[in-house]
Amino acid sequence: MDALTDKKTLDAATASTIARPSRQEAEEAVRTLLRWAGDDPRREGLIDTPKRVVKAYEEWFAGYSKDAGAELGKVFEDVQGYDDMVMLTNMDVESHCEHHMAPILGTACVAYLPDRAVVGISKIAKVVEIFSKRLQTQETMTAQIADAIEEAMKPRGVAVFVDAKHQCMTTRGVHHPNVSTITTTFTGEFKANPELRERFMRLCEKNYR
Ligand SMILES: Nc1nc2c(ncn2[C@@H]2O[C@H](COP(=O)(O)OP(=O)(O)OP(=O)(O)O)[C@@H](O)[C@H]2O)c(=O)[nH]1
Ligand SMILES: [Zn+2]
Repeated sequence: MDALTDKKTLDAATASTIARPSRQEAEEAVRTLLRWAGDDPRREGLIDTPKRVVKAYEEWFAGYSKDAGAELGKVFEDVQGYDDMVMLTNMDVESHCEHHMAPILGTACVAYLPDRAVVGISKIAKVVEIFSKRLQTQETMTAQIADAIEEAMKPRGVAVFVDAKHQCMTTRGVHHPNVSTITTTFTGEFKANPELRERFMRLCEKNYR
């Protein structure tokens, strides 16, 4: 079982067997962490913090309740035979690492080579968002984005590039404030054709940030 399949199996198992705590329980957990940080959750400035944190979690982890395949379900075939690369550069990635729950902030570029049909371009950005708004490793997120497009659209190839900073590395631990992590996944023609891959990388590097 490869890492991606393993992760998917775990996600499915998690969803069906682990009961979600109540909002009140989640807020209580935040109060515990506030005490662990050394503060007093009863003081005025922190009274509403558990509520705010739980609300923020709903935003940061909204990807668990969304289905990337469903977003990619609607395709357009009337594209006058257009068959070259469709590429979105400079998409923001806002995720959290699964090891420390610290922010991962960066940029993603995604391209695919359509096989007859194309998808609404906003749907590609939504797929990036769905997988980034979860607890992630950068490698898993990159592979999941490619896999979702591959499975839903059966294109001739998919390319995904992510360049991100992990705050677990920049603000704690090894404290390397400038280090970026780059991950890529290539499938189909992108994997087989180095020229195509280089074209993708060139356009990606030229356009991002
Ligand atoms: N491969 C990979 N590693 C990650 C990612 N995000 C964070 N990590 C790393 O996960 C590792 C967790 O290491 P551990 O030794 O279990 O935890 P730790 O003691 O907090 O490690 P340090 O971060 O080195 O202080 C660290 O090396 C992190 O840099 C990611 O997206 N991909
Ligand atoms: Zn981390």
